[in-house]
Amino acid sequence: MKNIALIGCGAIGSSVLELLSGDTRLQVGWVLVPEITPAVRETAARLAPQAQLLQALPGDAVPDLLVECAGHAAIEEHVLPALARGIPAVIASIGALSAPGMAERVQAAAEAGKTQAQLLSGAIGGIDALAAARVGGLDTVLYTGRKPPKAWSGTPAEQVCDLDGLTEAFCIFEGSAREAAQLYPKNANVAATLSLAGLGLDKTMVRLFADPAVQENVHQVEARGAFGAMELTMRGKPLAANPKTSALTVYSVVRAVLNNVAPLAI
Ligand SMILES: NC(=O)C1=CN([C@@H]2O[C@H](COP(=O)(O)OP(=O)(O)OC[C@H]3O[C@@H](n4cnc5c(N)ncnc54)[C@H](O)[C@@H]3O)[C@@H](O)[C@H]2O)C=CC1
Ligand SMILES: O=C([O-])CC(=O)C(=O)O
Repeated sequence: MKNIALIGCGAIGSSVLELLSGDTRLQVGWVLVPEITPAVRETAARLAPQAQLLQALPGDAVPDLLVECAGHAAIEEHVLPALARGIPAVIASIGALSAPGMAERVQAAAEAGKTQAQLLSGAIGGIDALAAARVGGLDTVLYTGRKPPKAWSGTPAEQVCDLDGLTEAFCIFEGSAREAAQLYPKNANVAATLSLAGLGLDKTMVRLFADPAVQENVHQVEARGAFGAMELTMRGKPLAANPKTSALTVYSVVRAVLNNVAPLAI
């Protein structure tokens, strides 16, 4: 039985616990959160009663897999030390790798621990195709992210428009994936994921829209290169517990965990 450490128990983490509970091939042995709130206690008691609720992984704990679904800060705080200790990790907060030197630090920690960090596809599809296309050479990758105005609350979008008063789509950001991921850490992980799979953080162009006409989180990718061309549109249903996050992100985390315990992985 594989023993999992889950970092973060918010909209994604609690849904992941729900979907994994009852699977006899694994157990969640640790749930790591900055504050052990009554809500976290209740969720863990219901869905992972065996789990220890802690702020950090104890030095003598050796999970088979660390699952990050917490936010950018968790990479520095939990993922780097675990990788360096040889614990493999799957990462949802991929935008964290847009900080100067962070992608290299994740790689170095995994090398030091002789293990691997896996970047999840999260809310976007087509990462397999883009990463394969990169081998032949990519010319352009453009990502357009479109979410309802409320998904942009508490972000720098509030400084460039009146989110509540929008009557049509408003472009809140245009620039590189690196800038997008830094400015919108809870909304532009997809931009970072696409760029790490494809043309890199500085050459992948990003446009972000607050759009009162959409109910879903809409992700569009246009890529061209030696392989030909790719056009992709995802219309992700947002999670009720967090409108910034698409439900597919949860399923992507669960897929990665199950691939770790399945005799046939896909
Ligand atoms: N790759 C992708 O497509 C996507 C990635 N994400 C990433 O997943 C993260 C979590 O998303 P949600 O669950 O919707 O957010 P949420 O705000 O509902 O939950 C975050 C959870 O992580 C905990 N947390 C925060 N900082 C932490 C830290 N330093 N160490 C440990 N735990 C910490 C919080 O206490 C909370 O339990 C986002 O911040 C984003 O970085 C989110 C959506 C899509
Ligand atoms: O869940 C989504 O639709 C995408 C998202 O928040 C991100 O890219 O950070």
